[in-house]
Amino acid sequence: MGMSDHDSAWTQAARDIVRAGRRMDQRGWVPATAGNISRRLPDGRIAITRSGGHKGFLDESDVIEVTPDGTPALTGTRASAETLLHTQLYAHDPMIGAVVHGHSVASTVLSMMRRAPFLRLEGYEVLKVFEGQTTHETSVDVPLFDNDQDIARLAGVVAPHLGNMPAGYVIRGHGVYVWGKDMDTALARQEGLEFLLSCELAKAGVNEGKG
Ligand SMILES: CSC[C@@H](O)[C@@H](O)C(=O)COP(=O)(O)O
Ligand SMILES: [Zn+2]
Repeated sequence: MGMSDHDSAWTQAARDIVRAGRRMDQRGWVPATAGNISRRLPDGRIAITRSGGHKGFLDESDVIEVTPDGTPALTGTRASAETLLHTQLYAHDPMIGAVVHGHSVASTVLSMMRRAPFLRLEGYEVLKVFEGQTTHETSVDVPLFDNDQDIARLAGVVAPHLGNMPAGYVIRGHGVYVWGKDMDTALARQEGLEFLLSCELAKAGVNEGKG
């Protein structure tokens, strides 16, 4: 018997996740066991990294299935501790096919320096990587949510902003969440956001230097 559509869709999703983990590790965005990565399959199943592994050294067995409400499909498997932050995005928007989460230095430090609920990104050419942005003469507000070990409670804080976060969001002192219709889109948007956070951090350093 040849490989069924079911299996080949799963294999493709798992490969996307392994590849994304390597890329995020190369960029220094997933230190130790930080970060988590998921894909939604065309049939609605969700593939996500198991909890606690190093995301730069994943293989396909580190990718497990969860149902749309975030419950592992197989007992005995432990999905990412932050699974609910992925499933709430999939539930909100049927076009979302991939979600990535990393802990970069820029997102961690910058979010701890800013007390405002949003970080305004303005005047950057790279803003065009985000949906609906066609010119640099625009501004994008990235929500900064306080970190919370209670992920269900954090998901509740994120919920009112769903549909209004073109560049993703940042959890203070923790990291970023970014998504897209497929893995390449999610990774490109993550790269755009991380670049802009690094720019903002560099600007903050320059201002500090001025005394
Ligand atoms: C280095 S601890 C990081 C975790 O607490 C969490 O924030 C994280 O991103 C990874 O958790 P995981 O359960 O592996 O998906
Ligand atoms: Zn995290």
